Amino acid sequence: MKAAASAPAKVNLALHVTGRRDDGYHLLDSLVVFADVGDRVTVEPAPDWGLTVTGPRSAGVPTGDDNLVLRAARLAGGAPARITLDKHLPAAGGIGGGSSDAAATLRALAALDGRALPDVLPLGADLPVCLPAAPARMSGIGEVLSPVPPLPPLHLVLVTPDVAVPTGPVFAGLARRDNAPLPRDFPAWRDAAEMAQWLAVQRNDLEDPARATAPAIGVALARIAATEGCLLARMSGSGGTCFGIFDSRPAADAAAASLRAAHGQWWVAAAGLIPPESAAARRL
Ligand SMILES: C[C@](O)(CO)[C@H](O)COP(=O)(O)OP(=O)(O)OC[C@H]1O[C@@H](n2ccc(N)nc2=O)[C@H](O)[C@@H]1O
Ligand SMILES: Nc1ncnc2c1ncn2[C@@H]1O[C@H](COP(=O)(O)OP(=O)(O)OP(=O)(O)O)[C@@H](O)[C@H]1O
Repeated sequence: MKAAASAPAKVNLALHVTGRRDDGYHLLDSLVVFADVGDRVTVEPAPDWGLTVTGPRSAGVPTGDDNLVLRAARLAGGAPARITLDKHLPAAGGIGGGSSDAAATLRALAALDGRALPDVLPLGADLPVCLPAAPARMSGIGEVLSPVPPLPPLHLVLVTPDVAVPTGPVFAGLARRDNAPLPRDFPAWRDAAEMAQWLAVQRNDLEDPARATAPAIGVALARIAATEGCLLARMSGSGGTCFGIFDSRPAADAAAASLRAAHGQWWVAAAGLIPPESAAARRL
């Protein structure tokens, strides 16, 4: 018997850094959504834990105990399993690859034999939001999740320029750590254009330090913004993945095709959002 779960790309539509705790971790206020592109995790019972990494983005991804998939599985406990991770998302890209994989592993193991999903695991600030993989307002250092109004249909183009951007140094490069939070109440956005307008006055506070370490991010943002129909271009997480918002799938597909043609070395994907209520969609 096998069970599988998808590990969708996490996208920080806005990410405000509002403070820093005594232990050095930063306080965040972020609007997080999940795109319908991602990795896939399959589990099957086995005498010992094991991991195989496959797929177009498997190069360089750890295959041993330092992979978050194995760390999450061991910490969750229960009978061992053979895990296959099919990697489609670029690692160290700001779209939560490792955290989303870890969360998908826990969902797949729960589907396999009914073991409980752990509430807290010391595996990174992005893991809590990746467990439900539903749109959320994320605060604290990532552990406080609150619901957001229903989202309008959004079409994204995700672009990772050919750079790996480690998260710690980007936080360390912040010029200010006491920035304003997101507005207290979120409106009920009626369509993609209205949402893009609202997001345009929010920020990703990590963009400046990320651009300083990886200038390709600035190039990607400019190229995305220049595509036809792009309503807004921003960076996700600590980068380097950037995204454009479009109001139709054909517009997103056309922008993705033109970016791919001009920048063969970039990872480019057109995507929608996964339906928030659809746990089943995450197992497809
Ligand atoms: C930037 C985000 O992607 C936004 O969703 C996440 O906050 C990062 O989450 P993550 O990749 O799971 O990050 P972690 O593995 O927990 O932390 C990596 C490093 O980033 C810094 N870090 C991370 C999260 C946070 N709230 N404050 C921080 O200062 C710390 O230096 C930490 O050592
Ligand atoms: N399953 C995994 N997939 C990708 N990288 C992993 C995985 N497990 C561990 N890693 C390690 O974690 C590092 C960060 O990868 P990850 O994709 O989680 O970063 P990220 O997308 O920047 O995360 P975030 O959006 O949470 O900041 C990689 O350089 C890699 O060595």
